Amino acid sequence: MTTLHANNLVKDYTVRRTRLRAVDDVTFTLTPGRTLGLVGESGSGKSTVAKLLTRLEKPSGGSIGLTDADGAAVPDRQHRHHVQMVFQDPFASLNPFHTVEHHIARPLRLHHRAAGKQETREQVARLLERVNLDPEEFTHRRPHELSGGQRQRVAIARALAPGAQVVIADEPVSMLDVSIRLGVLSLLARLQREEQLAVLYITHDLATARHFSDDVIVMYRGRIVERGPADEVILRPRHPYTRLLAASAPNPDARTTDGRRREDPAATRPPDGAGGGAGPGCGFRDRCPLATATCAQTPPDEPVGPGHLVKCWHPGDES
Ligand SMILES: Nc1ncnc2c1ncn2[C@@H]1O[C@H](COP(=O)(O)OP(=O)(O)OP(=O)(O)O)[C@@H](O)[C@H]1O
Repeated sequence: MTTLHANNLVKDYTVRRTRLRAVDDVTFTLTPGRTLGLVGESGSGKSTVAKLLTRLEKPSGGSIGLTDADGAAVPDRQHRHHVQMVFQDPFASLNPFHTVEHHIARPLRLHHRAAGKQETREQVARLLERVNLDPEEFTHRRPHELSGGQRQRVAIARALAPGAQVVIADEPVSMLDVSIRLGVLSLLARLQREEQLAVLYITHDLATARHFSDDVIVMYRGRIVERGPADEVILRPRHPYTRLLAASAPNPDARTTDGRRREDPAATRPPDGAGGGAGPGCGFRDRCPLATATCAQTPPDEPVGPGHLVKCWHPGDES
């Protein structure tokens, strides 16, 4: 069992000599056997957080640490054994030339999880069974012989192959057909429960964030603006931004015909497409109906319920 601690993460990008803060002072913990939902509009910094957690990008500030079941620090070099990612696009994340077996055997070998051909074969079969794919039927298939949902199951098996205890799922079902989304999310939920995985579920979809997460954090322009138990945050949001998101949450079944997610109607991209870099003060104040002069100062984390925090000078009433 591994716990991930993200402490005061910052990520700056420089675009045409202008610094853009994509992630701004983000702190949270991923706990074994629990799912944390990360929601926010396009450009809020969600994928950048995922890239930082999986070491695809280096943070500009802050730290990411892992601890084991006894609370002892896990050495940095073991980070990749413990933290794996399931990407949004199962069509791009699997190599069309390789079989299912190859995709899963590779991380097994790289992370020394299986010795020799026979053991590798057995481990591949076991991993396929864990994601509800019949090894006999699927081991030798190539990606084009799989449906989107089956590809995403293979991607989950591949993520688990190194023995990962922390899974970062970045919009794992948004490109899948509506009819199979629930199956893939339920599989992730079962694995999380049975194997005590710590899961970060990144999504635009508040309905599934609520259903599949224990806790939720809401990001706006690189900052966490609200956090708390999933039901509290989604059903009784207190930050004006979360309220806007919740009020205009699209019907989860309403998708574009190619299965891609629709742009959030509540969300206008921040000026210049900038994710963060809002400077001091509340980043939402230029869109906020409740903004006052005070909002030019950085708001505190205001407790509004058990475990429920809102970064706002004027949190809305409970309703
Ligand atoms: N490699 C990069 N170089 C420059 N800017 C980047 C880079 N990656 C992300 N950004 C910027 O950082 C901000 C946050 O982007 P990010 O992809 O993390 O948002 P997101 O919430 O995941 O959005 P989406 O839901 O559309 O994937 C955006 O303004 C984006 O343009």
